[in-house]
Amino acid sequence: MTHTLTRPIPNVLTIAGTDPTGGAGIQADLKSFAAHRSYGMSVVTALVAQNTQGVREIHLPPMSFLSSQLRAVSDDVAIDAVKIGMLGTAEVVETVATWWDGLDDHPPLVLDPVMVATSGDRLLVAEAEEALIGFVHRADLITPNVPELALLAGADQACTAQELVAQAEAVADAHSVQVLAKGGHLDTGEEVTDLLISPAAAGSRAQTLSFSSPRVHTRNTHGTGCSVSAALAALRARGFSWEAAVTTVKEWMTQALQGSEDLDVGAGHGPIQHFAQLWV
Ligand SMILES: Nc1ncnc2c1ncn2[C@@H]1O[C@H](COP(=O)(O)OP(=O)(O)O)[C@@H](O)[C@H]1O
Ligand SMILES: Cc1ncc(COP(=O)(O)OP(=O)(O)O)c(N)n1
Repeated sequence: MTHTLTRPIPNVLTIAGTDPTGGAGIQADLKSFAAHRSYGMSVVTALVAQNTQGVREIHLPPMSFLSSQLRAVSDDVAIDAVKIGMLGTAEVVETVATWWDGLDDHPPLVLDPVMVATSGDRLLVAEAEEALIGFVHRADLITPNVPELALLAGADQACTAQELVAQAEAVADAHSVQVLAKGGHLDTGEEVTDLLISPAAAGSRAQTLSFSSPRVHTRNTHGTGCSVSAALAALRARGFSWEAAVTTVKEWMTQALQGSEDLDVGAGHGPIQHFAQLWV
């Protein structure tokens, strides 16, 4: 469904977990929304005690309260796009799915299928993987990294761009969804390449679009995936095509990674500088 924006500043909602150090999850999403000229709103799926070094503890709200948060937003505000991040458990997936399915109007939905943090800690319990896979068809765009795509495709992790394309095509076709396969985890030298793949239409393969940017040599990659998916939702709400949105977001991410050196946050994988372009 195409969505016509009637407001000068779109209302964009993130449904995700938290990061008290501000680099990932909801906190990153809200910064990302603001950096892309949109009004950010947030529903918390999980309170996560984490920092730049790892995840310590996860606390889930009662599901009735999660539903109440979701309805509080959709009963009152016209939502122009939604980004979904950490869902955590099958119960959370089902609660969000029930709310989504009950909406009269479905705005563009970007799903970041968050499974494991940069630190290696799990953010989705293993028993919830099937539930998350069952949710995918609701999204317009999904943004898996290499390990997440492998899990969705039921395959080993891709080592080459060709393997990444094959897995992304299989997932796009299986769920009728656009796939942005992020290549940050692939060893592709001085460039990082993401691939945008559409589901095959009428038996023929739609074009695969490739987006390359210079690799930024930094440890500060905490929250890159969260921030990219949120930025894409904001730009889509503003009427960008997926291709234009990915082009814009890749350029922004390069500057946000470069700008991260100006921040001094934590001893592990630090956050990106969401506002690098605005503060120069
Ligand atoms: N070192 C880097 N330099 C430039 N861009 C990067 C770098 N690492 C990741 N990116 C970009 O950041 C986004 C997140 O990528 P990736 O690391 O693959 O996913 P995730 O953060 O979910 O693990 C992608 O758009 C990717 O191209
Ligand atoms: C609450 C929450 N959601 C998502 C993440 C994942 O962030 P990160 O570990 O930095 O990985 P990418 O965003 O780069 O994929 C998180 N840590 N916390």
